[in-house]
Amino acid sequence: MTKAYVALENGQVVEARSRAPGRTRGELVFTTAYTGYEESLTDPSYEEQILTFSYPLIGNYGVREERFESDRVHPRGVVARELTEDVAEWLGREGVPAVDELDTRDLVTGIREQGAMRCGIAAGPDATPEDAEAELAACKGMSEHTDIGSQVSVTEPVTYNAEGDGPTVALVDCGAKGSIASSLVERDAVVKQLPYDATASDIEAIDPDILFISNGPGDPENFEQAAALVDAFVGELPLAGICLGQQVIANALGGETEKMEFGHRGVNQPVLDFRSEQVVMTTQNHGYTVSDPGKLDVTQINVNDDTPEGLESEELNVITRQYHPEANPGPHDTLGFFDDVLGMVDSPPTVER
Ligand SMILES: NC(=O)CC[C@H](N)C(=O)O
Repeated sequence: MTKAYVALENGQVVEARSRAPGRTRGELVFTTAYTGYEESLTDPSYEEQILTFSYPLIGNYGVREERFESDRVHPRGVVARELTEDVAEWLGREGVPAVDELDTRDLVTGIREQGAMRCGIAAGPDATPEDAEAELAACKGMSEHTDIGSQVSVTEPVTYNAEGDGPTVALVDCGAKGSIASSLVERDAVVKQLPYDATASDIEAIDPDILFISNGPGDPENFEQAAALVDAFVGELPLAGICLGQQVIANALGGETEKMEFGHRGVNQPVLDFRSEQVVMTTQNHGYTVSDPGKLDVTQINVNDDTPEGLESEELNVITRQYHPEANPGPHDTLGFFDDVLGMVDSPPTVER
């Protein structure tokens, strides 16, 4: 067995088996999702993180590109109780270090008690605990990745469904999952995906009907360019956002965000909608949350910890979600969000409780 070592910010160094060799570092987080590993591993919001799967066996239905959410693996490293050969080979080809045969229950309990922590990994024939510790020592906190948008965004505008009959959506790509554009295209929208640092004149040049801020990695406060777009267009264009998009929009409209203890990552996070009084199951992947919604109304909350899951404003024509309505992975309960977003072109959302 080829050894691997995982060094944690709390001083622990855990021995494991190397399944894809290399040295790596990042913020150690966990997901409770039991399916959807291809979608999660290609979700750009995991950039600069090390993803631990709490479900014990990962990879039992292979690896298929049609399920990818982007063109590469984004976590810097992968940890599981057991990875199948398929997944281990894929991560090896992608150059993403992966380890298994360690007690992931213990790791996850540690993260739940002590919070998401910085971590260093060394895997492969020559790996030593000191190598893992050296990686840990060089690991930055998430908020210190101040230009993380440049690592995950398109660099040139891309148009999907140019001939569509629906509204034109300017999708600001802060690290967008592919399913966001495809969910809009399925509803016949024209989607113009723009770099994370697009300017107000870039938006004016495409004359969109809706401004949409995508999901993305890291601290929302580091996405100043997207916040400036919200500031420039609020009241002029309907605004929509998913995950980091919700956080950026709230920050720009007088609100605040803060880092959570260990975040929400999984495919069964319960969300209560105040209007329907119903609870839906949602897919989530975030480590920050909106602590003050500013000018927006909270229309949905997480049943586990009451954090805001949906923000809206009838007056400003804004609708955002903290979870991932596009699913992939996870339940399809909330796909109607995309109908609501496109409907904003004709009338603002109704937010009274
Ligand atoms: N999926 C996302 O967009 C994540 C948003 C942000 N990076 C967070 O961790 O909270």
